[in-house]
Amino acid sequence: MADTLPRIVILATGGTIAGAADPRSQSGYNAGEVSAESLIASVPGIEALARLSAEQVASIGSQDMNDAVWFGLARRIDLLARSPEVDGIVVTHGTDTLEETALFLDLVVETDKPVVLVGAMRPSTAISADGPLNIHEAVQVAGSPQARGRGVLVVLNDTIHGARDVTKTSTTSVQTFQSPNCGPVGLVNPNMVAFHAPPAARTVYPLPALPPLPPVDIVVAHAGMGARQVQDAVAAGVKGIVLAGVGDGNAAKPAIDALAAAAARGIVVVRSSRVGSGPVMRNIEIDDDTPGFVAAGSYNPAKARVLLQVLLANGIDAPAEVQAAFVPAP
Ligand SMILES: NC(=O)C[C@H](N)C(=O)O
Repeated sequence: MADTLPRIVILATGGTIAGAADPRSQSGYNAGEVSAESLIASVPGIEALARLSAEQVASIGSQDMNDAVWFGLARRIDLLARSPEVDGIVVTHGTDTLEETALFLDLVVETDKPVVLVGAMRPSTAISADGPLNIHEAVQVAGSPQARGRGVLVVLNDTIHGARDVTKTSTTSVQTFQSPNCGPVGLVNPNMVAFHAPPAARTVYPLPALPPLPPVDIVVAHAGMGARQVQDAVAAGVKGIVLAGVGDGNAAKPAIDALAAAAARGIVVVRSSRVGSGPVMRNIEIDDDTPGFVAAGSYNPAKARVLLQVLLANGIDAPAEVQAAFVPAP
């Protein structure tokens, strides 16, 4: 029996899923304190699902996730995925930036083998910790032949999401991960894995030789916005600016004028939205053609930043080319 089980490697990075608190208290905890081995040991019955091995890649809250850890993870996953001894990979991760790591890995790791990111909203010592079930379900998905060829997936709370669409929507709820523009790609519970969406088309870019990725700032629009945030980003030497715009990727005239001036200097400007769902398309409320802006499509600001960084790192900086990567021609 054990010989027929999928061989899954768990790469642990920290986060609340590995958080621990004083057992007498249910509030306040330290992220990333529990080792990968202890995480696995906390999941009853997991040995019946897969042959598991674990590696501790980092022990950080995902608010501290950074390019160095991303590059290390991408290289390790690439190597593991090439091994005939490995059928799937699970990455345990904090939830705060999980969607960014998922997209980064989806953009740079070329493999048909399942790569599944998983987190938890409650630390391992909480009443009704959600980590053990989420790990169980992530291992089920990583070991499922149906999960092959789907890029990087995210599993939490019985749902399977695609890396490009998933986002954290609640600060505290266990059902925080949603794909607001298309819904989850599948469902999982301890007895089944089921996908209802076809695999998404994806483009994989070469992983640059070394971190860091090119600097890209996110500028958040609001009522009464001026030009200062954009001017500060330009003065800091960014190569790209993502506007987390109001509504359909909009902003007050002084900010739009400053973004046009930035674009004229060769800084790539991508318009996304702070709204949380719905696409931002070209030339609706804003004239994108004249200043050479890029519309983010359905990439939220945090994800638009990651995609733009990966494009810039690969020398893709002409607005038309960047636009085609954000919203591929139908
Ligand atoms: N639920 C969590 O994992 C939150 C934590 N701050 C993290 O992202 O690491």
